[in-house]
Amino acid sequence: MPDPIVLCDNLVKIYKVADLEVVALQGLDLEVNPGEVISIVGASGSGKSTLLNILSGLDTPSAGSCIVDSNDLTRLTQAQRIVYRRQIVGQIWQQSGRNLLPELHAQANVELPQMLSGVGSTQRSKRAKELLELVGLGDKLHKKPSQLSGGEQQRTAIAVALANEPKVLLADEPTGELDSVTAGEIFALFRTLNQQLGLTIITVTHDATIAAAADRTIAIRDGRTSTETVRRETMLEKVEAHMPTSSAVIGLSSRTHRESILIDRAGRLQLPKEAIEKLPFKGRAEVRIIDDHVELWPILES
Ligand SMILES: Nc1ncnc2c1ncn2[C@@H]1O[C@H](COP(=O)(O)OP(=O)(O)OP(=O)(O)O)[C@@H](O)[C@H]1O
Repeated sequence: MPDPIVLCDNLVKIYKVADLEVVALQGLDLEVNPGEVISIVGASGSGKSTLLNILSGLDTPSAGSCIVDSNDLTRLTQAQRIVYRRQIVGQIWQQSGRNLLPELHAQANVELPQMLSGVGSTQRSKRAKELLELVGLGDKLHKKPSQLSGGEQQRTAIAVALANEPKVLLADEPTGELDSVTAGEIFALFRTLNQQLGLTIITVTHDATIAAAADRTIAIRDGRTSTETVRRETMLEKVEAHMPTSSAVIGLSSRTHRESILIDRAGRLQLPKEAIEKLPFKGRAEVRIIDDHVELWPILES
């Protein structure tokens, strides 16, 4: 297995609002390998955006560790954080207004992050044109965001996010404002970029179709990783090789679609809601360790 490009261990994020503390992440573990396409799902308020904001370097963890491409996000200085945000990660948001400057045309939008990184004008113009070609907008270089459709704006946003050749693309609901056909096209573009550039992609989504198109879907519940669904043969083989120590199989619907729950480094696990609803007991359970697996049993009254 390659070294993970993202490794979060027992990640905690607490927001302080006046006298209140909001625990947005409470001991989240996450491991992403280079070149994976990951979707993150979960109910509103479960901590998805908080996780993405930490991975993007916008926010800092309150406790735990989070390492992205050898950058320890708990220890970056302000100057290192700026370089990290410019060069290691690219980010796109649901609202195109947050991705693009309205007064600049598409090419200028893609040139801007390169300019901030000190890339010379000839090189940045060449790269901007290449990127816009790659995302299918080679004929819209001089259109301003208001002259582009929603899907074209998100394509431009992807080109902007890739301007400084990041290792990881982070997308928060990138298709949330698009119709389902356009959303599918954007995800197909993610897949092309993943294959052509070897880009690692982590996207938060509420769209089940988009989530299911990723190699792996990670569900977050109450600020912790709860279940993951792995698709694709090659990914499954890697996960299976890793499985005895990292996860327990709870369901197998087909060879290329396996759902597992995650056991964190402290040994905690979250059972999926459906499993809890089906359990004939609540609160306490007996744990039986049997050769290569663990069983949960009701505690019988003697
Ligand atoms: N800047 C902040 N200040 C205070 N609380 C915050 C802040 N950002 C997030 N939270 C709280 O942290 C928790 C997790 O929020 P987060 O936005 O990460 O959830 P989410 O899963 O992305 O939700 P949604 O799907 O609705 O976007 C919520 O209770 C939210 O209110």
